[in-house]
Amino acid sequence: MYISRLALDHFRSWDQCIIDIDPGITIFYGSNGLGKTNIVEAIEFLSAGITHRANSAKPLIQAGHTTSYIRANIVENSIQENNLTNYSLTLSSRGGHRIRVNNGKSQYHRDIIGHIPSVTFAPEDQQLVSSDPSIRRRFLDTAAIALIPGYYDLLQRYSHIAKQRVALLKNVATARLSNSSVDSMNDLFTGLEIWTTQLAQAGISITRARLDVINKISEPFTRIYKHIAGEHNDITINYRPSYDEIYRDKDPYDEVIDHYQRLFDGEVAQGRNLIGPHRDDVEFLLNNMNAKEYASNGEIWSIALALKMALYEVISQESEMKPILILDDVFAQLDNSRRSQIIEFASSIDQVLITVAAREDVPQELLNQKTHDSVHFVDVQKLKDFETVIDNVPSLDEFMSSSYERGDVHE
Ligand SMILES: Nc1ncnc2c1ncn2[C@@H]1O[C@H](COP(=O)(O)OP(=O)(O)OP(=O)(O)O)[C@@H](O)[C@H]1O
Repeated sequence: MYISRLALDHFRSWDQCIIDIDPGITIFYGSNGLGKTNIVEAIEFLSAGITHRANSAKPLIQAGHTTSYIRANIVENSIQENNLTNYSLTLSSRGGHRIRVNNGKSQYHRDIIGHIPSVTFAPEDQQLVSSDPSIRRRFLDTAAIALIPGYYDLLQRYSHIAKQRVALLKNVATARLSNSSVDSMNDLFTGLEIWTTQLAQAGISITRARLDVINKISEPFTRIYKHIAGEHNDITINYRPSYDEIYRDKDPYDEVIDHYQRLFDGEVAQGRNLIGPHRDDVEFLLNNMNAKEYASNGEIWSIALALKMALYEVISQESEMKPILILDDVFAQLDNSRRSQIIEFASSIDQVLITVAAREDVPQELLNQKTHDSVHFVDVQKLKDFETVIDNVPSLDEFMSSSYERGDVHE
């Protein structure tokens, strides 16, 4: 699968960006802050509804605008002819992003999430092992969005319920301080009971989906890690859910509700949901030691690479499509051996999109490899220069059919 054309309007730093992309390897190069990551991030968002830098569309919409557009032509099978699909996504600062596929009826973005799989390697991956659990939860969510139908929607629902419940917990705290009447306290408790029920139900579904993801990834992850770091290295990935009731044999719902009841006073005092998938974590045991505390910098990178490669493998198997691989500014951070591993990995993929600050940063090994017919370079400064001469946003028909000549940005 590959993306053959991408058009952005008011996306991050881009007023407008239109670019044709070939299958194989495409390298976007240009100085810092030019908007290279923004281009690949648009593809990531179209694919998953979240990116490695943003959990929502808000920061993606160009400052000063309320709407942003991502349009893409996707070739699902490069062997079949006429299998171009056009996706036209409208991001709104108010949420509820809408998408049209082949100019069809408007649907929610969440309805097509998973149709255009992608996997991203980014400098932030270095933090996967050692940093805050939120980074590991983001990995779990990205993986679950790609692998579990309906997960994106579930996540949005959980986040909405969690916010409503927090608001009620705060209301209870205020009511207690002001000695509110028994009736109004009872009303608050009834409301809270409803939100707690919903939070537990959505939370258990998320926990189960994440457990499923870990089970799918575990074997390829261990195997790929050994390939990268050597057979003598034993690694396991363990899910550490906030609802550990999930590991008992019976339905965890009643026990989760009991758990909320035990925590109730603490939740009111702190104005927070103290348990739920927003508190989950993932642990890596490297030769039986917690990698977070013991792994070296190189080992941390190997874990991150193995994790993403394992995810790539599982998505490819389950979707029967090869996801687009995005390598965002990673070469400078990797040592020679890990750089070679990633280049070897990229060699079998339909489309690889790479960002680098300078052409010289591209490893010679990548340019020499013979698996892809050619390596294409895109000068992002030239794309930026053309931005100022585009005065008409193309219609969808034009976008689908014509060939936009934006000058010599490809080499
Ligand atoms: N919503 C937004 N509206 C306008 N500009 C934005 C928005 N979000 C990010 N930017 C701008 O985009 C630029 C960063 O773009 P990007 O991260 O793509 O750069 P890059 O070319 O990948 O740079 P580097 O090589 O440093 O990683 C910054 O100048 C930032 O201010």
